[in-house]
Amino acid sequence: MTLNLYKYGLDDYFVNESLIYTNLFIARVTEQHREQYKVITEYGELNAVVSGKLAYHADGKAGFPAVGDWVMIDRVDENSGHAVIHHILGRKSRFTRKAAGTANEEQIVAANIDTIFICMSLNADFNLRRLERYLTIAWESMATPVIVLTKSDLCEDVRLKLNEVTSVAMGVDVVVCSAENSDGLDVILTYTKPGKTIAFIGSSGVGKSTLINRLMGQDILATKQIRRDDDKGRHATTHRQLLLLPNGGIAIDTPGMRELKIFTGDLSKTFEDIDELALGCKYKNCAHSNEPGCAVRQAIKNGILSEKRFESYQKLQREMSYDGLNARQRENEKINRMFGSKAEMKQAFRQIKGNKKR
Ligand SMILES: Nc1nc2c(ncn2[C@@H]2O[C@H](COP(=O)(O)OP(=O)(O)OP(=O)(O)O)[C@@H](O)[C@H]2O)c(=O)[nH]1
Ligand SMILES: [Zn+2]
Repeated sequence: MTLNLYKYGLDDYFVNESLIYTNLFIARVTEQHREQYKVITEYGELNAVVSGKLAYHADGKAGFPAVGDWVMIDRVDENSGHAVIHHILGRKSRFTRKAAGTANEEQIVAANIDTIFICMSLNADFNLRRLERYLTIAWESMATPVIVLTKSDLCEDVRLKLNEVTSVAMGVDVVVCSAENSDGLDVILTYTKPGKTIAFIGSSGVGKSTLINRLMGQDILATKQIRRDDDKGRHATTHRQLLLLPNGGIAIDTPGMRELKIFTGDLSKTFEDIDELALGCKYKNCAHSNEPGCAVRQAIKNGILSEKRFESYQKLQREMSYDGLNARQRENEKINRMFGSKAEMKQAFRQIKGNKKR
């Protein structure tokens, strides 16, 4: 009996592209351990490695397969050794980060996701600024973000926390849940649909694997016991995994991230409120520092916009415009920030010289 890959998220978009590659088979990446992959094919799960050619031509880490990717492999027969991955099909969505320890290299956390569950615990992991960072990346991914607040059983003021979250989560659904007492699990299930992929992302120890185990109805993913007062925790998930949920739908677990640096992001959706306020500024190019008639500053003064949120916006903006550029561009960027433009810089230098002469 062959497997129905449509249950694993296959659709006409990928099938069409796969037709270019005759003599190869379509498969989806379900696991990754460094250079070793597991893929699901019509005939079951297989171990796989990437071809030398794919590795050679890969443009950085993002050129390698990630969990959730649809790929073309050379064999589906388990008995003839590792399958070889020759191509990655075009990604419909991707949650990415800046690879740790690199100047600016994209790393794919999960690919071809429909819904991204941004998981944050209601106790030790709770941090609105980090949430804004996750949202900024999620909005750029082409998947729909949903905020999942975990461990409600360990929180005494859920309503207060929920209010804080909704105040920074413009247009994003928020689900409160607990794997301990099953609160909110039914709501999470409403996002799962046959052939649709959900991915769980968030810091280590917030309960991603535990939640997926609950959705699976069995303990498939390893979770670690950690001290109740310290859910920063140790890493329990060591690799990514893609699982078929019993009632349809596909779930991807990702390893907890200690630090999430942005490779690309969309601030306009995450900070829609600030962009809207800025429309009221007197100057179109207002930097909201101390310009007269600044509507953003006024909103902060009036308590409509929190100063912390505005700082977070500026920080992410700087991170994106700096880290996303090479050194040469970065230099120009610095000049632009100081002088507005090169022409202004030259004028400024001329003025300094002139002043010295006097
Ligand atoms: N009280 C309580 N504990 C929970 C809940 N969900 C998870 N935990 C505990 O939190 C710890 C970490 O859970 P995991 O599911 O391993 O967390 P994770 O997000 O998958 O962690 P990484 O794999 O490291 O990214 C475990 O000890 C769980 O038992 C919950 O709803 N309530
Ligand atoms: Zn302004």
